Amino acid sequence: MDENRHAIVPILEETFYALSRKQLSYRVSLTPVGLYLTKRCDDDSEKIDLINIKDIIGCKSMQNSAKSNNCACRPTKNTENINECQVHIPYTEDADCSAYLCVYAYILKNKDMKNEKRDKMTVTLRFRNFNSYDENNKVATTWKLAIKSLLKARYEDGTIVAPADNQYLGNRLLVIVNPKSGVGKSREIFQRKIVPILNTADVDYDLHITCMQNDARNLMQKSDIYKWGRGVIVLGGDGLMFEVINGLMERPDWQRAFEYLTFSVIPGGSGNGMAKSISFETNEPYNQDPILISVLNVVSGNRCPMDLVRVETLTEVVFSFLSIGWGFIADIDIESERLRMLGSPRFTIWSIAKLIALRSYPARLSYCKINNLEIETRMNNFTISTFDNFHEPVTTENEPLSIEFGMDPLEEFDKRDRIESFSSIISKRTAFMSVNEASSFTSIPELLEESEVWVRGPISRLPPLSDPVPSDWEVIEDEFVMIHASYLSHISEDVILAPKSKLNDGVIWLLIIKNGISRTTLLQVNTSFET
Ligand SMILES: Nc1ncnc2c1ncn2[C@@H]1O[C@H](COP(=O)(O)OP(=O)(O)OP(=O)(O)O)[C@@H](O)[C@H]1O
Repeated sequence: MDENRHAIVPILEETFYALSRKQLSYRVSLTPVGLYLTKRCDDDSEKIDLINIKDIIGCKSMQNSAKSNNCACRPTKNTENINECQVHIPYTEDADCSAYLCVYAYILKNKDMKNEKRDKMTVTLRFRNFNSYDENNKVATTWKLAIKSLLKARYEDGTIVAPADNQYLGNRLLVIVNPKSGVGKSREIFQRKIVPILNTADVDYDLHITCMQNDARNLMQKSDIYKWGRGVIVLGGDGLMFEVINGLMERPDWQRAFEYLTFSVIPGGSGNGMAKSISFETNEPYNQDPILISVLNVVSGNRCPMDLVRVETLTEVVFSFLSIGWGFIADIDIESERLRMLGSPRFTIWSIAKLIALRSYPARLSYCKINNLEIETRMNNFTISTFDNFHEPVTTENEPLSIEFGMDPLEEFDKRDRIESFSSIISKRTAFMSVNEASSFTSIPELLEESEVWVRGPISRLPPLSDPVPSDWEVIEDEFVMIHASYLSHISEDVILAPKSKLNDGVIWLLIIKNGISRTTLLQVNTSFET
């Protein structure tokens, strides 16, 4: 039981009856913390469940328009089971004037266990105090609007810096999909797993399917990005996010763009280091369902700042968010491209090949060492950010996770056909145009001329590459098997190089392996990267 429950003044409160178990009543209270379900037990005691507002992704109101033989008490897909019900009230065309409100949440199950995961939970509230649907619907709508404004407050909490010229369009999202990332299933993943969640969460989106290398980069460089107040998500790998970040850095208004936009990644690539690192830091059960966890991060509106690293070579400047590698791991990453169709196993296979033909490279490495991580860095992050999301609900023992008051309208009479054809995806206001290899996005006005491409972004505070490094830096001149600098914990889903790394700590973690390491030791190091 939640001791704080009675201290919170409910926004709305109503008593519902669980038709599946007669005489069982629930007091349902909507509070800023979430939905409290207070069950009155036979012995007059109470059991309280909390569905945290941070676990709720959306709600929909509906009407029963079914002409079915199912019982009003509990619909079944299999009509043969109808006789199991003792109070058989068949629906007729005008029998049910109730209004229904379905509240959708993803609840953390099996907390702190190996099989920790998020499960969908639907609470269906049936409003039928009045004899007319319109009257019942008014009450249901009041609940719906109240829940939605609580959800909206999560991402409109003042941390988005809206441009002064009124271009802010709040809830709109840009989704960039790389159909070639990973094993080439991104389009299918978008259709099957992401669209339903975006729809449930009422997130409007524009969709852009990349048609070639640098397509996302050009899009970010030239588009009117200020219409995507809800942010930019990439469905693909870290390479696609790299294009997004660097395309934005090429804009004259890069600073404002970075203040305005939020970014997110849904793993569709082979490595997926950024997606994994975010979930690792927020303790989300990524491995059970990486795509679900990442989409929930998007719709929940959680945000936190993330470090970018400016990388300068003799010929170019790029901005990096994951890592920069040289030698062993970089070779595996680049050379295993030819095995792309295998997905992430390509890295394992190629690492064996690289171990057999082990190489080393001469280099001079200079770096500025941090002596005290806590004192000299920003070890802040999610403890003070808006990302304290997704708590386990205070579920009472053995309670079913799906609580139903009346029937579940979504299952029975919201039988929209699953959209099989990719060309028929329609978001709230945007129609998706085509699926050929050409980009499907047509409505973005171009801001810059084709020829205007140069790197902007923040300037370096270090001496030029040709100058000596500051005197307090360490310098090593040697033969190296690899040097890898990471700024996120994971460089891929199963390679963790910097467990203590935080998204926003301003720290670069250096992993150095010098020549002379035996193949056996390197093999051990390689296998330990997973843990
Ligand atoms: N339609 C396309 N056809 C060919 N290449 C593309 C296309 N769209 C994007 N690309 C390029 O593919 C590269 C790799 O894409 P992405 O990062 O999405 O997948 P990945 O390499 O499998 O994943 P990871 O980077 O996590 O290993 C990107 O750098 C991008 O330049």
